[in-house]
Amino acid sequence: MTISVSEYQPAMPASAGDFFALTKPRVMSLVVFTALCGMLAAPGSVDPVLGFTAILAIALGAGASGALNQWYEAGLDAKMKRTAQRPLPAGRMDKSSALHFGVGLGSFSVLLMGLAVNWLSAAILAFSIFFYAVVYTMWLKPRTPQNIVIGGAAGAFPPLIGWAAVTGDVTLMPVLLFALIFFWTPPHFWALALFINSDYAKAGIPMLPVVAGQAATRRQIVLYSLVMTAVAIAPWLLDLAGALYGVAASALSLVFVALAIRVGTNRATEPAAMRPEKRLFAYSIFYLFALFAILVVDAKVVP
Ligand code: HEM
Ligand SMILES: CC(C)=CCC/C(C)=C/CC/C(C)=C/COP(=O)(O)OP(=O)(O)O
Repeated sequence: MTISVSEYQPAMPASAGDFFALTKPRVMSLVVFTALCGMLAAPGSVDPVLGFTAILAIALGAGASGALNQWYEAGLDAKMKRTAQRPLPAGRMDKSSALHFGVGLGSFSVLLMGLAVNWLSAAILAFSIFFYAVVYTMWLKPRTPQNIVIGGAAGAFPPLIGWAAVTGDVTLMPVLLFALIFFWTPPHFWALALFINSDYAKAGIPMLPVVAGQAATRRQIVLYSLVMTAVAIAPWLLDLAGALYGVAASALSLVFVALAIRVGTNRATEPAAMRPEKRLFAYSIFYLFALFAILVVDAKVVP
């Protein structure tokens, strides 16, 4: 007899480490970093207590959305090698604990943001959690290969939330930071999806390489990288950021496009021969860390 994830009751209560793993800490570290940079790049000085509270609320909210994602996808995660060892599919936690943790933490994060910071940033935080947990995870991901293009918007909100937390409004610059992550997400994810294609195919998830094929995915990666580059240098061209940012954004994006073109021209079908794809995925993470760090240096350190 097989027992489904929803019926399974672990013998031992889940550990603190399992709850931490439920928040997808490695991915969310970059999410929180972009929020922090969005906040620090905003005009004016940041009150340390307010700034810390806002970042804490974003980190808790992002973690909650990761927990809700894993609660909903427990059965799916059990089918993929990359995710099978997560607390729910591995049987170290029951589904209801994950759901309570996600809903509790998410509600707390939004209330904290609203009561201690402002309700505009609280509303955008609540919308981001909803967008990742419901719109992306429950609705788009199992239905369309455009899932990460539209759903990726959830991960693009954090710098905008950071900006709104300290200024109380949203101007063109945070919208450009949103757009930068929005166009960055497809190359980030599809590079990875190319070399773990079989996992998604096995789980029945319609990711682009599974549905449209590898050649179409490679073309899309190049296309989105070019649009991302235009958005990355836009703050400089529009005089919203200085020359240090402009030069760094151009150089970092040039390398991104070069790596994307190598992916675009690669004809490998076996994961072992997909070195350009692995390099682009790794570089995409470095790119976003570096670009956002330089944005802050340019805004706050350069005279
Ligand atoms: C819909 C949008 C996105 C999808 C589908 C996606 C998908 C993935 C997947 C499948 C991984 C593999 C590793 C893992 O499971 O931990 C990964 C890694 C990663 N992603 Fe994304 N991602 C998205 C958006 C983002 C965003 C917005 C950020 C940050 C701003 C981000 C940052 C990272 C980082 C830092 C890693 C490396 C984690 C590690 O070292 O384990 N991702 N992403
Ligand atoms: C402030 C706030 C709420 C931020 C949310 C940030 C956000 C949307 C991050 C998404 C990144 C992520 C873990 C994607 C994984 O996709 P997946 O869930 O398809 O990957 P999986 O197969 O590893 O579960």
